[in-house]
Amino acid sequence: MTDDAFTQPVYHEEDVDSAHIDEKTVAVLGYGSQGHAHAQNLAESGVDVVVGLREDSSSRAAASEDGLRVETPAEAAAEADVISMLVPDTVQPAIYDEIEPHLAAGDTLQFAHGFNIHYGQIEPPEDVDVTMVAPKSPGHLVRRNYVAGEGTPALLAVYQDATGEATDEALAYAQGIGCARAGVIETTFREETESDLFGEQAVLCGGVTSLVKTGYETLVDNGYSPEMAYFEVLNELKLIVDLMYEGGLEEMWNSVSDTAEYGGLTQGDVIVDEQVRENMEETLEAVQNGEFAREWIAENQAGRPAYRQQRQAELDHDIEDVGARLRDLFAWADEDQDEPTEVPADD
Ligand SMILES: NC(=O)C1=CN([C@@H]2O[C@H](COP(=O)(O)OP(=O)(O)OC[C@H]3O[C@@H](n4cnc5c(N)ncnc54)[C@H](OP(=O)(O)O)[C@@H]3O)[C@@H](O)[C@H]2O)C=CC1
Ligand SMILES: CC[C@](O)(C(C)=O)C(=O)O
Ligand SMILES: [Mg+2]
Ligand SMILES: [Mg+2]
Repeated sequence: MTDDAFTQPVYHEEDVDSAHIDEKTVAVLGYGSQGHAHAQNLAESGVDVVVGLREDSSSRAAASEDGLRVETPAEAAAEADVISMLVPDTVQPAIYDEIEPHLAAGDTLQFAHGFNIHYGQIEPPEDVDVTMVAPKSPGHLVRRNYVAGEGTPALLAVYQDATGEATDEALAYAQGIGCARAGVIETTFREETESDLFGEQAVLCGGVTSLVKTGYETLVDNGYSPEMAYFEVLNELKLIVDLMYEGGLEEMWNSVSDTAEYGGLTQGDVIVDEQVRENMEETLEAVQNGEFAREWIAENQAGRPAYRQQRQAELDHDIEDVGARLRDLFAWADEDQDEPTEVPADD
């Protein structure tokens, strides 16, 4: 379990006793990106699964077609020992209100992200376990890896251990969705929540899209063709990230030309300079002090006006148009595509 190479405990299949979940019923609330993967993987691992969805849910048909039992969230929670909260973060407090009367002593409230616990939007009773198994991947890959016999790395955290068995049960859950095949790293709700929010804002989703758009605009504004700019700053990004994913920075630098390596090494810190580092510090601070959480909760209460406007601006960007046309034209666009996941629109 412990490995001197790591600062935190890392668990693998041999550390898991699946008896901690085998005889239990798991209610998976939500059947979107994570929900469909957890529900199907757990069911195929032999766990009794019931999916909890509202009566008029657009996800009901998919869950039933996948052979799963579907109830309302309250009904599913009433019969479950483990309730896995896999509806969007902003929806979870309302769904929690529906299921709270059905939480029995010794039940488990299980999350894939710590937002609502960490920022105090959900306050479970003291006699239930509160755990997290957070795959470090979009849900459709959690499913695809499981089907392929492979695993997806995940984080595990225990916020409340009423039964004394919370870690063992969370590990068995991680095994059930296939994550223990890859490795499960122990963390805390605070660390997962803050690092996840920072990562998606500063680098993975926010940082990278702005880097791509700014690179594209710089080329096009200086007279280069949109097609050239698209290939250079977006399409090829996948190939570069794949190399880093497989073998770290070293494999990427080994694979590109010496010219690219020298130019990249000398210009990288010019582009992502000290100002960017300061911006990142500010982004992290807003996550840590709850400012981002308060802003996002208020944005939802207001009906998401800024979210809608920003999302539309993103869809209207020229790179989307040229990208769609090029992907239609070239065969490579269909290769190695992830199985599409039916995820309801956010609005
Ligand atoms: N997306 C990802 O890959 C990752 C997500 N997570 C975490 O996992 C959790 C789930 O996220 P994710 O899988 O993205 O969620 P999704 O947005 O994919 O969830 C959609 C599901 O939630 C249901 N739902 C949406 N709105 C409502 C509502 N108002 N009332 C009832 N049900 C509703 C939908 O059903 P309906 O058809 O009824 O709308 C659908 O089944 C979050 O905590 C997230 O942070 C963690 C790691 C990665
Ligand atoms: C990177 C985005 C993510 O944190 C994820 C897929 O892990 C999310 O919240 O969807
Ligand atoms: Mg994440
Ligand atoms: Mg996230």
